[in-house]
Amino acid sequence: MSLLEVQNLCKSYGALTVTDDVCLSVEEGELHAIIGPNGAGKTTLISQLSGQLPSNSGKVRFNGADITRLAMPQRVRRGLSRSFQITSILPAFSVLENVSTAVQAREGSSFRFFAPVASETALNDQARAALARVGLEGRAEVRAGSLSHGEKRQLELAIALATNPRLLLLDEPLAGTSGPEAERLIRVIGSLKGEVTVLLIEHDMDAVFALADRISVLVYGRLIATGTGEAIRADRQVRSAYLGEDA
Ligand SMILES: Nc1ncnc2c1ncn2[C@@H]1O[C@H](COP(=O)(O)OP(=O)(O)OP(=O)(O)O)[C@@H](O)[C@H]1O
Repeated sequence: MSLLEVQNLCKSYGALTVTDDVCLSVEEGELHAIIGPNGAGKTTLISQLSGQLPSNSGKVRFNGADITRLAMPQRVRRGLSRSFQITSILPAFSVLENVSTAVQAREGSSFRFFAPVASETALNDQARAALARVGLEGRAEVRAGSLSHGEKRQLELAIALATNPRLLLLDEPLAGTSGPEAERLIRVIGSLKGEVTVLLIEHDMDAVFALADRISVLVYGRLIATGTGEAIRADRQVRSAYLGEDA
């Protein structure tokens, strides 16, 4: 049984079909990347899987259960988390507070105003462990707004990891980074392999081919191929539809 099974998933906006009968499986422990040209529907698909966007039809099964109709918080509680974009970081709060607040909110206890000290400590420990996981432990007390762009991307990852996901959905985690910042993020994502199952959308092809166990190619909302990096590079349909080469 695959950890995630997507069956005939569809999403359209009026006459525009953005997710077109997508079938996809993600195995436990793998790092599976989805690539495709701009506007192919990658972000839409991830939003459908995270529960942010309802699907028109099709099924999503996670760990054997049908989660198609579950809202995002319920999916997070089952271990399916999406990393959140920089815009969701609270700049005036410390890096640690950003992680602990997110954990508290997503675990559904944000209204527990009088939390006992012990649970507060547990929360902070969980947050610190996530920060250490992405190499931000030394920045825990710093205001999130003063982090560099690359560090903010590390913080997004820490926030997602702090909920102990079994499957992590990453939407362009390298966006806006380059050089050493990008390399650090690639190392962090690579270090998750085997520990957390990852479904990754990324435009940086070097990163995708270096990190992914399998790659799926989405073009105009349709999955045209799934395979190892080697198989995808050699696929004639992929080369002509996506890489713009003559088949
Ligand atoms: N709310 C919406 N209403 C109408 N059309 C939308 C909506 N959201 C997305 N689309 C359209 O759906 C298509 C897929 O968009 P999506 O952002 O999922 O693609 P993408 O592959 O993630 O693109 P990129 O690589 O540029 O981020 C695009 O044509 C986009 O214009």
